[in-house]
Amino acid sequence: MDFVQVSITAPTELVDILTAELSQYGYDTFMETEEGIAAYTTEDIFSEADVISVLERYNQDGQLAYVTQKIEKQNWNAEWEKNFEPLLIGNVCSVRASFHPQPENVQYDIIINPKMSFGTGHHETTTLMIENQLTINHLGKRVLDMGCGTGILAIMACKLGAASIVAIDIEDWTVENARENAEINNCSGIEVRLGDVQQIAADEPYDLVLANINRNVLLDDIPAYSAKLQPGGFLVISGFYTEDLDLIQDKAQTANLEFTSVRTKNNWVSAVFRKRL
Ligand SMILES: C[S@@+](CC[C@H](N)C(=O)[O-])C[C@H]1O[C@@H](n2cnc3c(N)ncnc32)[C@H](O)[C@@H]1O
Repeated sequence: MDFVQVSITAPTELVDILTAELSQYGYDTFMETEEGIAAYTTEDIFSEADVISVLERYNQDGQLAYVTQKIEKQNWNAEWEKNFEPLLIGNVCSVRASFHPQPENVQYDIIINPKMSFGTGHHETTTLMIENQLTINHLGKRVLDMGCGTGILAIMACKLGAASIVAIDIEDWTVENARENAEINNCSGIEVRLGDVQQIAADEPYDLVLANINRNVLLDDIPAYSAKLQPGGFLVISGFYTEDLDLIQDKAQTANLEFTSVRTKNNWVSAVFRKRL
Protein backbone atom coordinates (compact mmCIF):
# COMPACT_ATOMS: atom_id res chain seq x y z
CA MET A 1 0.00 0.00 0.00
CA ASP A 2 1.37 3.46 -0.91
CA PHE A 3 1.04 6.58 1.25
CA VAL A 4 -0.23 10.10 0.74
CA GLN A 5 1.58 13.12 2.16
CA VAL A 6 -0.55 16.21 2.74
CA SER A 7 1.72 19.25 3.22
CA ILE A 8 -0.15 22.07 4.89
CA THR A 9 0.98 25.67 5.14
CA ALA A 10 -0.23 26.77 8.56
CA PRO A 11 0.79 29.07 11.43
CA THR A 12 2.46 27.34 14.41
CA GLU A 13 -0.55 27.85 16.68
CA LEU A 14 -2.71 25.71 14.35
CA VAL A 15 -0.27 22.78 14.04
CA ASP A 16 -1.55 20.89 17.12
CA ILE A 17 -5.19 21.47 16.23
CA LEU A 18 -4.69 20.24 12.67
CA THR A 19 -2.79 17.20 13.99
CA ALA A 20 -5.67 16.32 16.31
CA GLU A 21 -8.32 16.91 13.63
CA LEU A 22 -6.53 14.89 10.94
CA SER A 23 -5.83 12.04 13.36
CA GLN A 24 -9.60 11.63 13.63
CA TYR A 25 -9.59 10.92 9.86
CA GLY A 26 -6.98 8.17 10.11
CA TYR A 27 -3.78 10.22 9.70
CA ASP A 28 -1.28 8.75 12.13
CA THR A 29 2.08 10.26 11.23
CA PHE A 30 2.88 13.96 11.35
CA MET A 31 6.01 16.01 10.85
CA GLU A 32 6.40 19.67 11.60
CA THR A 33 7.82 21.48 8.58
CA GLU A 34 9.08 25.02 7.98
CA GLU A 35 5.74 25.92 6.44
CA GLY A 36 3.51 24.12 8.95
CA ILE A 37 2.88 20.41 8.98
CA ALA A 38 3.06 17.29 6.81
CA ALA A 39 0.46 14.62 7.58
CA TYR A 40 0.57 11.05 6.27
CA THR A 41 -1.99 8.35 5.68
CA THR A 42 -2.44 5.37 3.42
CA GLU A 43 -3.94 5.71 -0.04
CA ASP A 44 -7.08 3.77 0.87
CA ILE A 45 -7.88 6.14 3.77
CA PHE A 46 -6.97 9.39 1.99
CA SER A 47 -9.87 11.59 0.93
CA GLU A 48 -9.33 15.11 -0.37
CA ALA A 49 -12.82 16.02 0.90
CA ASP A 50 -11.69 15.25 4.49
CA VAL A 51 -8.68 17.56 4.14
CA ILE A 52 -10.81 20.35 2.70
CA SER A 53 -13.41 19.97 5.44
CA VAL A 54 -10.74 20.20 8.20
CA LEU A 55 -8.99 23.19 6.63
CA GLU A 56 -12.23 25.05 5.98
CA ARG A 57 -13.00 24.99 9.70
CA TYR A 58 -9.74 26.78 10.59
CA ASN A 59 -9.15 28.90 7.52
CA GLN A 60 -10.76 32.13 8.76
CA ASP A 61 -7.89 34.32 7.54
CA GLY A 62 -7.35 32.33 4.37
CA GLN A 63 -3.82 31.44 5.51
CA LEU A 64 -4.11 27.66 5.11
CA ALA A 65 -3.08 25.92 1.91
CA TYR A 66 -2.20 22.34 1.08
CA VAL A 67 -0.60 20.13 -1.53
CA THR A 68 -0.78 16.35 -1.72
CA GLN A 69 1.88 13.96 -2.92
CA LYS A 70 1.85 10.20 -3.31
CA ILE A 71 4.81 8.42 -1.66
CA GLU A 72 5.65 4.90 -2.67
CA LYS A 73 6.12 2.58 0.26
CA GLN A 74 9.73 1.85 -0.63
CA ASN A 75 10.59 5.57 -0.48
CA TRP A 76 9.22 6.03 3.00
CA ASN A 77 12.49 5.52 4.83
CA ALA A 78 14.26 8.06 2.63
CA GLU A 79 11.57 10.61 3.52
CA TRP A 80 12.12 9.97 7.20
CA GLU A 81 15.88 10.02 6.99
CA LYS A 82 15.68 13.55 5.60
CA ASN A 83 13.62 14.70 8.59
CA PHE A 84 14.57 12.51 11.56
CA GLU A 85 16.94 14.26 13.97
CA PRO A 86 18.22 12.47 17.10
CA LEU A 87 16.43 13.52 20.28
CA LEU A 88 17.31 13.66 23.99
CA ILE A 89 14.55 13.10 26.55
CA GLY A 90 14.99 13.96 30.24
CA ASN A 91 18.77 14.24 29.71
CA VAL A 92 19.08 10.44 30.03
CA CYS A 93 17.29 8.91 27.05
CA SER A 94 18.35 9.34 23.46
CA VAL A 95 16.11 8.41 20.53
CA ARG A 96 17.85 8.09 17.18
CA ALA A 97 17.79 6.13 13.96
CA SER A 98 20.43 3.46 13.29
CA PHE A 99 22.10 5.73 10.71
CA HIS A 100 22.87 8.32 13.43
CA PRO A 101 26.12 8.00 15.43
CA GLN A 102 25.85 6.43 18.87
CA PRO A 103 25.44 9.16 21.50
CA GLU A 104 27.86 9.50 24.40
CA ASN A 105 26.91 9.74 28.07
CA VAL A 106 23.26 8.72 27.83
CA GLN A 107 21.79 6.01 30.01
CA TYR A 108 19.21 4.75 27.53
CA ASP A 109 19.94 4.63 23.82
CA ILE A 110 16.78 3.85 21.83
CA ILE A 111 17.13 3.12 18.12
CA ILE A 112 14.01 3.63 16.05
CA ASN A 113 13.97 2.97 12.35
CA PRO A 114 10.62 4.51 11.54
CA LYS A 115 8.53 3.42 8.64
CA MET A 116 4.93 4.51 8.46
CA SER A 117 4.51 4.24 12.25
CA PHE A 118 3.92 6.91 14.86
CA GLY A 119 6.46 7.06 17.67
CA THR A 120 9.84 8.59 16.95
CA GLY A 121 9.77 10.45 20.26
CA HIS A 122 9.41 13.76 18.47
CA HIS A 123 5.72 14.11 19.22
CA GLU A 124 4.89 15.71 22.58
CA THR A 125 2.80 12.73 23.69
CA THR A 126 5.66 10.26 23.19
CA THR A 127 8.12 12.50 25.03
CA LEU A 128 5.66 12.95 27.92
CA MET A 129 5.04 9.20 28.10
CA ILE A 130 8.79 8.50 28.30
CA GLU A 131 9.26 11.22 30.92
CA ASN A 132 6.55 9.52 32.99
CA GLN A 133 8.08 6.08 32.43
CA LEU A 134 11.36 7.41 33.83
CA THR A 135 9.56 8.03 37.16
CA ILE A 136 8.17 4.48 37.47
CA ASN A 137 10.05 1.39 38.61
CA HIS A 138 9.96 -1.09 35.69
CA LEU A 139 12.37 -3.62 37.17
CA GLY A 140 10.99 -7.16 36.84
CA LYS A 141 7.51 -5.82 35.92
CA ARG A 142 5.01 -7.09 33.38
CA VAL A 143 4.23 -4.26 30.99
CA LEU A 144 1.54 -3.72 28.35
CA ASP A 145 2.03 -1.08 25.62
CA MET A 146 -1.29 -0.41 23.86
CA GLY A 147 -1.04 1.47 20.53
CA CYS A 148 2.68 0.71 20.35
CA GLY A 149 3.42 2.39 16.98
CA THR A 150 7.17 2.00 16.42
CA GLY A 151 7.39 0.18 19.77
CA ILE A 152 9.27 3.08 21.36
CA LEU A 153 7.54 2.86 24.77
CA ALA A 154 7.87 -0.92 24.91
CA ILE A 155 11.59 -0.53 24.08
CA MET A 156 11.92 2.07 26.83
CA ALA A 157 10.26 -0.41 29.22
CA CYS A 158 12.77 -3.06 28.14
CA LYS A 159 15.70 -0.69 28.74
CA LEU A 160 14.25 0.12 32.17
CA GLY A 161 14.38 -3.56 33.10
CA ALA A 162 10.81 -4.83 32.60
CA ALA A 163 10.59 -8.63 32.80
CA SER A 164 8.08 -9.07 29.97
CA ILE A 165 6.34 -6.69 27.59
CA VAL A 166 3.33 -7.10 25.33
CA ALA A 167 2.99 -4.40 22.64
CA ILE A 168 -0.22 -4.15 20.60
CA ASP A 169 -1.31 -2.03 17.62
CA ILE A 170 -4.23 -2.14 15.21
CA GLU A 171 -2.08 -1.39 12.14
CA ASP A 172 -0.25 -4.27 10.54
CA TRP A 173 2.67 -2.23 9.11
CA THR A 174 3.17 -0.80 12.58
CA VAL A 175 3.32 -4.25 14.14
CA GLU A 176 5.98 -5.23 11.62
CA ASN A 177 7.95 -2.04 12.37
CA ALA A 178 7.68 -2.52 16.17
CA ARG A 179 9.04 -6.08 15.79
CA GLU A 180 12.01 -4.80 13.77
CA ASN A 181 12.72 -2.03 16.28
CA ALA A 182 12.49 -4.46 19.22
CA GLU A 183 15.08 -6.63 17.51
CA ILE A 184 17.45 -3.73 16.69
CA ASN A 185 17.33 -2.74 20.37
CA ASN A 186 17.99 -6.33 21.55
CA CYS A 187 14.64 -6.42 23.33
CA SER A 188 13.72 -10.06 22.78
CA GLY A 189 11.26 -9.87 25.73
CA ILE A 190 8.80 -7.77 23.69
CA GLU A 191 5.89 -9.70 22.19
CA VAL A 192 4.19 -7.62 19.48
CA ARG A 193 0.56 -8.40 18.63
CA LEU A 194 -1.83 -7.11 15.99
CA GLY A 195 -5.22 -5.99 17.32
CA ASP A 196 -6.95 -3.88 19.90
CA VAL A 197 -7.94 -4.18 23.54
CA GLN A 198 -9.64 -7.52 22.90
CA GLN A 199 -6.16 -8.98 22.50
CA ILE A 200 -5.57 -8.74 26.25
CA ALA A 201 -8.75 -10.53 27.34
CA ALA A 202 -6.98 -13.76 28.23
CA ASP A 203 -3.77 -12.19 29.63
CA GLU A 204 -2.61 -12.38 33.23
CA PRO A 205 -2.71 -9.01 35.03
CA TYR A 206 0.00 -6.45 34.25
CA ASP A 207 1.99 -4.23 36.64
CA LEU A 208 2.09 -1.32 34.21
CA VAL A 209 -0.10 -0.37 31.26
CA LEU A 210 1.08 2.29 28.78
CA ALA A 211 -1.38 3.69 26.24
CA ASN A 212 -0.63 6.67 24.02
CA ILE A 213 -3.59 6.53 21.62
CA ASN A 214 -6.33 9.19 21.49
CA ARG A 215 -9.14 10.54 23.65
CA ASN A 216 -11.94 8.39 22.27
CA VAL A 217 -10.07 5.08 22.34
CA LEU A 218 -8.88 5.85 25.87
CA LEU A 219 -12.40 6.66 27.06
CA ASP A 220 -13.62 3.35 25.62
CA ASP A 221 -10.71 1.22 26.81
CA ILE A 222 -9.68 2.57 30.24
CA PRO A 223 -12.03 0.11 32.04
CA ALA A 224 -10.41 -2.82 30.19
CA TYR A 225 -6.88 -1.57 30.98
CA SER A 226 -7.84 -1.21 34.63
CA ALA A 227 -9.33 -4.71 34.70
CA LYS A 228 -5.94 -6.05 33.59
CA LEU A 229 -3.90 -4.11 36.18
CA GLN A 230 -2.66 -5.56 39.44
CA PRO A 231 -3.81 -3.60 42.50
CA GLY A 232 -1.17 -0.88 43.00
CA GLY A 233 -0.17 -1.10 39.31
CA PHE A 234 0.14 2.00 37.12
CA LEU A 235 -1.71 3.18 34.02
CA VAL A 236 0.15 5.85 32.01
CA ILE A 237 -1.83 7.41 29.17
CA SER A 238 -1.52 10.17 26.59
CA GLY A 239 -2.94 11.31 23.28
CA PHE A 240 -5.41 13.94 24.51
CA TYR A 241 -5.54 17.65 25.29
CA THR A 242 -5.71 19.43 28.66
CA GLU A 243 -9.39 20.25 28.08
CA ASP A 244 -10.17 16.50 28.05
CA LEU A 245 -8.35 15.71 31.28
CA ASP A 246 -11.49 16.03 33.48
CA LEU A 247 -13.40 13.60 31.28
CA ILE A 248 -10.50 11.13 31.33
CA GLN A 249 -10.14 11.46 35.11
CA ASP A 250 -13.86 10.75 35.61
CA LYS A 251 -13.61 7.63 33.48
CA ALA A 252 -10.51 6.45 35.37
CA GLN A 253 -12.13 7.14 38.73
CA THR A 254 -15.13 4.94 37.86
CA ALA A 255 -12.70 2.25 36.69
CA ASN A 256 -11.12 2.02 40.16
CA LEU A 257 -8.08 4.11 39.26
CA GLU A 258 -6.64 6.83 41.45
CA PHE A 259 -5.14 9.93 39.77
CA THR A 260 -1.42 10.23 40.58
CA SER A 261 0.20 12.92 38.41
CA VAL A 262 0.10 14.75 35.12
CA ARG A 263 2.57 16.29 32.66
CA THR A 264 1.68 18.65 29.83
CA LYS A 265 3.46 20.06 26.82
CA ASN A 266 1.92 22.37 24.21
CA ASN A 267 -1.53 21.47 25.55
CA TRP A 268 -0.92 17.71 25.19
CA VAL A 269 -1.27 15.62 28.36
CA SER A 270 0.20 12.45 29.82
CA ALA A 271 -1.48 11.32 33.04
CA VAL A 272 -0.55 8.61 35.54
CA PHE A 273 -3.16 6.60 37.48
CA ARG A 274 -2.78 3.88 40.09
CA LYS A 275 -5.10 0.89 40.49
CA ARG A 276 -6.70 0.99 43.94
CA LEU A 277 -5.50 -1.64 46.39
C1 LIG B 1 -0.19 8.21 18.96
S1 LIG B 1 0.40 6.69 18.33
C2 LIG B 1 1.49 6.21 19.65
C3 LIG B 1 2.69 5.41 19.23
C4 LIG B 1 3.71 5.16 20.34
N1 LIG B 1 3.17 4.34 21.38
C5 LIG B 1 4.20 6.47 20.93
O1 LIG B 1 3.98 6.70 22.11
O2 LIG B 1 4.80 7.26 20.20
C6 LIG B 1 -1.03 5.71 18.53
C7 LIG B 1 -0.95 4.30 17.96
O3 LIG B 1 -2.14 3.63 18.40
C8 LIG B 1 -2.61 2.81 17.36
N2 LIG B 1 -4.05 2.60 17.65
C9 LIG B 1 -5.09 3.39 17.32
N3 LIG B 1 -6.24 2.88 17.83
C10 LIG B 1 -5.90 1.76 18.52
C11 LIG B 1 -6.63 0.79 19.27
N4 LIG B 1 -7.95 0.89 19.42
N5 LIG B 1 -5.97 -0.24 19.85
C12 LIG B 1 -4.62 -0.36 19.66
N6 LIG B 1 -3.87 0.52 18.95
C13 LIG B 1 -4.49 1.57 18.38
C14 LIG B 1 -2.27 3.55 16.09
O4 LIG B 1 -2.18 2.67 14.98
C15 LIG B 1 -0.93 4.21 16.45
O5 LIG B 1 0.16 3.42 16.05
